[in-house]
Amino acid sequence: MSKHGFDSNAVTLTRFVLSEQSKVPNATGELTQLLNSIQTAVKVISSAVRRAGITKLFGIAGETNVQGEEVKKLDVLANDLFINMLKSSYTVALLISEENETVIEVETEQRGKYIVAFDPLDGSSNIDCLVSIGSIFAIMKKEDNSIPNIKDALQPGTKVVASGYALYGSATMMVLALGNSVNGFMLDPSFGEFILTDKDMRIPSRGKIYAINEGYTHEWDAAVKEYVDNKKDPAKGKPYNARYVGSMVADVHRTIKYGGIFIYPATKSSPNGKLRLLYECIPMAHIIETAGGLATNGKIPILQVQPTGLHQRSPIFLGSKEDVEDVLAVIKKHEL
Ligand SMILES: O=P(O)(O)OC[C@H]1O[C@](O)(COP(=O)(O)O)[C@@H](O)[C@@H]1O
Ligand SMILES: [Mg+2]
Ligand SMILES: [Mg+2]
Repeated sequence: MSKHGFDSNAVTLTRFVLSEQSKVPNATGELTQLLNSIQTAVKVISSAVRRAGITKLFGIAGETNVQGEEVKKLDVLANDLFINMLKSSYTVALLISEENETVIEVETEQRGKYIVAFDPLDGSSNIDCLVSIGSIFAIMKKEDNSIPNIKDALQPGTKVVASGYALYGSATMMVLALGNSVNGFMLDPSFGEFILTDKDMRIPSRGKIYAINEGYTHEWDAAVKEYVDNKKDPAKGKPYNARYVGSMVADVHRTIKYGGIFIYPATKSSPNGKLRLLYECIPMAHIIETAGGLATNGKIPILQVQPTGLHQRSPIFLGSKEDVEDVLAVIKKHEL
């Protein structure tokens, strides 16, 4: 550690990705370049999130400030950054964003072999009260050299090459599932570098926390009701703690660190739940399973669901292996 507080031997995210690349014979470096472009987008988004309230003094986001300049809403800014950084990395053929109705095709001259699905800003309802928000992404490969089309975007989670999220919380952290491990990197605000702080993250096999929006209890099916009731009933064991941020990234990050379960179930008014398969459920399921947990839609693993639409929704139950197995057992019992 130098007297400036920076350890020049620290494993930065860039170094980590390069060392992973060196383990793959004949790797072209395309994935490294792609991940570097996401890293840059995340650094800029993080800085915009930290300054959003101040920028707002000069004009409400989404409107025009006193200088007559347009102040972009954070989710629009984050989306533009993801798209621009990814396109100019020369590594992607197709992009799927929560903010764009159709797939974004990359022009031939800039095209590469990867496909990225992303939620540029997750938990946007939490922006104005300064509660944690995030970004989520999953990376897949284009299987052939044909002109990219929607079929390339509709790949199941078993095809994911790498996935990750950025959490803009009390600190900014990037969590990356690559190969067989999940690693967490904290942004050092003094030097603008992501430093490996959470090596080989493993989710506890059981936790003591359940996370679900209980405002919709009246809309749940009998199995979800029974499972959540069990978690609160001292007669069924030590009751779990309830925690719910309302930003998937924050709820999933806590679940990985402390264990437990995160649920966004089907409800009467939303029979497929709320969360989006391609850029919320699949990347989070890939990260959770790589860290030793489970993610299911209540019937089959999320990673095995064949997507049929870009913005399709899915119910999700994810977290510690034993907690997810418990909820699956209750669901099964109700099906009999
Ligand atoms: O308010 P609800 O219905 O509990 O929904 C919360 C969920 O909605 C989301 O905010 C949706 O994400 P966006 O902000 O990207 O639309 C998730 O992050 C979160 O898990
Ligand atoms: Mg979201
Ligand atoms: Mg979003």
